[in-house]
Amino acid sequence: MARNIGSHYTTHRVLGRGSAGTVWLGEGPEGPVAIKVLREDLAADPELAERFAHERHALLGLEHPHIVGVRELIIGGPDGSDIALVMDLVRGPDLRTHLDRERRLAPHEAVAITAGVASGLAVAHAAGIVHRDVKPENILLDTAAGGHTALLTDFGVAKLIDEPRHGGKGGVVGTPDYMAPEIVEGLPPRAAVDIYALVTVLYELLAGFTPFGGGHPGAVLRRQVTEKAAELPGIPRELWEIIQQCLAKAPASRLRAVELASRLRELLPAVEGLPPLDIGDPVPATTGDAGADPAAADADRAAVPAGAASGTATRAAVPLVRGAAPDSERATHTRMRVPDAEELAGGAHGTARTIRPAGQPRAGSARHGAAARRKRRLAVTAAGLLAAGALGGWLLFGGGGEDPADDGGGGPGVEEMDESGAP
Ligand SMILES: Nc1ncnc2c1ncn2[C@@H]1O[C@H](COP(=O)(O)OP(=O)(O)OP(=O)(O)O)[C@@H](O)[C@H]1O
Repeated sequence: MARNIGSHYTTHRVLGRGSAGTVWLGEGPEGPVAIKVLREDLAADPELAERFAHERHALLGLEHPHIVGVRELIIGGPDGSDIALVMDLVRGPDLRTHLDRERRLAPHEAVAITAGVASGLAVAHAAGIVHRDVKPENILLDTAAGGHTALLTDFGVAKLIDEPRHGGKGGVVGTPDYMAPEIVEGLPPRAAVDIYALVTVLYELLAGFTPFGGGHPGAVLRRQVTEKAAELPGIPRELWEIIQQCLAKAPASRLRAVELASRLRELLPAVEGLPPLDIGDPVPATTGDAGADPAAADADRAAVPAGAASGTATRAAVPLVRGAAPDSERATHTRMRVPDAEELAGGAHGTARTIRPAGQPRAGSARHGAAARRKRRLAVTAAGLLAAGALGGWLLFGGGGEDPADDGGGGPGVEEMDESGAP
């Protein structure tokens, strides 16, 4: 049933649902739009409404061909409890859906998508805004003009919803597969976290799996800090060098968004016409617990490439948003408990993976159901991550240290939730 949002917009039908609310196809004075209406329980929170109002300028200010434009922020509504973002309507699937369909993308397409998103990030970073949740679900593909224009969406929304209340510093929220090591270590997320996440997406587009995914989220986080991405067989050298540089553990070693965009664009002619990489699915390494000991992991790396999602591992998917169950039809939201000692050490699920040679039969599907892949957000209490540090000695989370919200950007992003909000 059509519903009025603000005085100018009407919703018609649901386009999709996320953890924070529902996205509707709507109509406004300038034609069709997408309207993200926040969940009622969130919109009813006066503090949240205030934060959205405060960030109005940042939310509406980003304009770029590779960023989904937010045209209006509506706070109020007929019953006084709507928070809605009116966005440009993107006609096409999100990148997760596209990748699910294609399994792996040809290098040219993967590089072009990443270069586009990097150029959008460059503008956001120049404006002091860090996205902090770059992942395929937040990249929409506009197919209107026949091609695939990639647009980054959800700037700022997540951070506004999850900002710590009451000064709490209980844990981190994010999507483990794309989470930069410095976030795991409790450092304030700066622009380099977006580069790390975006290049993780690039790796995933080429490989069909992320470099450090698979198993329990605690194990994924540990790999982000300690392991090196496995080189993808057959990948053009220059492309691999860019990926390696942007997956550097030290944020300062990564390219900046503007550099990444131009390096990738320069590479486009060289990868034109190349087929998708001919690699098999990743399988768990027989070493099992190789990652539990950094020295052992180092030794193993020579023979067994680390990273990649296992065929049998499940990826925990945790809602970003505190409070009630997510407003989502997708069976993708799994609440996460704090990883126990063994999981954090990578034991129960193993850690290092190897990439199965093409053509070799696989034990299980490395392609998890769309539901399992869609949402891989993590909310871990500080206590849990500190336990990880104590256990492994190398996963340190400074939950009570610097304020991650102070990212120097002053703009939207994603992060901390207080303990009362931890799932
Ligand atoms: N501007 C848009 N134009 C067209 N469709 C959109 C637009 N924004 C979102 N959608 C659709 O709505 C779906 C839900 O979007 P939403 O941002 O709420 O969720 P999400 O990003 O998948 O999840 P979460 O917010 O929990 O990370 C998307 O998967 C997409 O299909």
